Amino acid sequence: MSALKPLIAGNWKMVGLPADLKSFADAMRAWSGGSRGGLLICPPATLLAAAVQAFDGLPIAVGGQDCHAKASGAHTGDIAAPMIAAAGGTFVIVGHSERRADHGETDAQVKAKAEAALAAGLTPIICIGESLAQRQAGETLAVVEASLRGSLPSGDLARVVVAYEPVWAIGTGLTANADQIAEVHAHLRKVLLSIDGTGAAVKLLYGGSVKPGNAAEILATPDVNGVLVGGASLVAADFQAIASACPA
Ligand SMILES: O=C(CO)COP(=O)(O)O
Repeated sequence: MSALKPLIAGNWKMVGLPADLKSFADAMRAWSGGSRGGLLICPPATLLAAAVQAFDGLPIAVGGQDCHAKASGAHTGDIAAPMIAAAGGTFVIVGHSERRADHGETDAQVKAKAEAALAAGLTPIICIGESLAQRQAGETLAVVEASLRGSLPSGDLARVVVAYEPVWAIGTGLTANADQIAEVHAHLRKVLLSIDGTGAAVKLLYGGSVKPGNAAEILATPDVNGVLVGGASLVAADFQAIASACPA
């Protein structure tokens, strides 16, 4: 673990109704434990403002799961970064592999979204990761490096978070092992430092089947500055267990 304060982020994806938010928030309020990391929940957009209210007084930030590259306009169904900020969000995930796969998002579009997020005062969490075929072909480092370079906003990186999420480990129960994570994160850190001195400030999260049972090992892996949790972040007890696993 580096000196960067870890971030424990939950991505609820397209899951969650108001009653789910309420029981999650109640459980977080009743939690007697704590975390050495910062906590973040990215609920569906319909719950964004409600989550800000529900977590009032708790050390839990709220973020969006995507934003448009433009600040406003005729884009039915999309959400702009200033809207997330106005709802009380402070982060936004961009370039998640599910959006890259389902909506054909390119690195250039992800970069534009990250820049829109920064312009709105949000911290973008830029997701990158290789497919199983790319890993098996030995292309992992080249793929994630190219995606990182193509997706990073230009300028100061101090307010950027990057999430390495191997596509084959998302929602599958398969987790990259500590050596695989350490190899990719070390490479990403080297690339970030080569781009700009502010690259040292970029938090590198790991995502992909993070659970209470593997969180401590993942969070203790060199160059891992936090986790981006999908399924397990929907269960307050699991999210708490993962948050508690943050090393000193
Ligand atoms: O995609 C993810 C987080 O953004 C990971 O999802 P799972 O933790 O459900 O594998």
